[in-house]
Amino acid sequence: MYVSHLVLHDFRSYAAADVRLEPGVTAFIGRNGQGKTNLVEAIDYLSRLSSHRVATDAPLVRAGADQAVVRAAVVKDGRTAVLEVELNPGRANRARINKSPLPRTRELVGLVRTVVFSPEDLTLVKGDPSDRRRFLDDLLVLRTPRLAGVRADYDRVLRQRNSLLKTAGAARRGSSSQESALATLGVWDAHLARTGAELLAERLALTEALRPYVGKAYETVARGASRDDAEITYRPSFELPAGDGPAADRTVLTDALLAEVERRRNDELDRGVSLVGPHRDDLLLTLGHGPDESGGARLPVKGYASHGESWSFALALRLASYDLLRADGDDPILILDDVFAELDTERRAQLADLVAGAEQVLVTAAVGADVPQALAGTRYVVANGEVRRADDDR
Ligand SMILES: Nc1ncnc2c1ncn2[C@@H]1O[C@H](COP(=O)(O)OP(=O)(O)OP(=O)(O)O)[C@@H](O)[C@H]1O
Repeated sequence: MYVSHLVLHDFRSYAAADVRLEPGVTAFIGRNGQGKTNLVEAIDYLSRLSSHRVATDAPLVRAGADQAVVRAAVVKDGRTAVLEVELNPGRANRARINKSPLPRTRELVGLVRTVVFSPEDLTLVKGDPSDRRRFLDDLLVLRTPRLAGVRADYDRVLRQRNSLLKTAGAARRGSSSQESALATLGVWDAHLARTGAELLAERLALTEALRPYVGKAYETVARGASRDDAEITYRPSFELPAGDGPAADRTVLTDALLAEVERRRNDELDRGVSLVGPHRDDLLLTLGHGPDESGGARLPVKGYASHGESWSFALALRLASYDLLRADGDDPILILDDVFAELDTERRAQLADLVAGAEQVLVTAAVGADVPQALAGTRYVVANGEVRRADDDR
């Protein structure tokens, strides 16, 4: 798939932008702060209805404006659809396909698929478990858009349950207000177990599906590495029932989650938060260096890996996502946002070779010479809020 036309109104620094795009590689070159990332961020936003840079929509709307619009013509298998989203911070966003309003904005998710590489990716490796959970959940939703609903339901259940736990924990033991809060809590336990088990089962299956691609991708981006070096393992917040493979049975998981919630009841009341469920899980990233160097031991990447190894792992996670989506029969749009400046020449060339065959690759860079020769495609110069096609400016 590829975007053939991008139109922005009051998005980030752009009062208006209108850019025609082609399949293949397009690089946006310009000095810092000129609006290169803002362009690719708009396409990424259409794909997931969230940005890789900020958690809320408000910063995406141009300062002083109260609404932003992102519109893109997306070509897939020769057919074009025009997707549009209107961002209204503080009010409901709206989405349209070919000018027809969608009942729910969420229905737009997954119609255009992107995989974004950016300097922020290092947080996948060095950041908190929440960064890795978001990575898994974003990929889940891209592959199966219906799961956006499950994710939203789980977040809602968690918020309600946490507020009840606070109320019940603060009430006098045995008082009628505690009794009533505990009775309501039972209902939310069941919701948490059901939606939590669904999310958990999906994440377990995704981790299994992704694992071989991560090993292969790491071997390709890290000098001298082998396919078995990089591994990902899903780390749940409680012990899973024995024998649970990737296609874990939802009923068994629901029962196990419910039993664990009941077992931890007192802890939860003391702390006033939900301590069990997929919101407490992590994706463990480990590296082995072969039996010669470490006696076959595997070490977590966080806290142990070198800067170069951490970068390679982060790149491998993104490349693996791309390969998995491709194996699903889709060719997502690849966005390489400011990554080349972070990489040494050899790794730049490797990454460029790996992605050069994608149907559409969008690259941003401050310096044209940082973009490897293998990605010599169409170039745009971005300066003073204008995007203009250029001859090779290196
Ligand atoms: N909501 C907004 N309203 C107005 N301007 C904004 C808004 N959000 C970001 N900007 C401006 O957009 C510019 C950043 O654009 P962008 O991140 O696309 O830069 P870039 O060209 O990718 O730069 P770099 O090479 O440094 O990454 C900054 O000058 C910032 O002040």
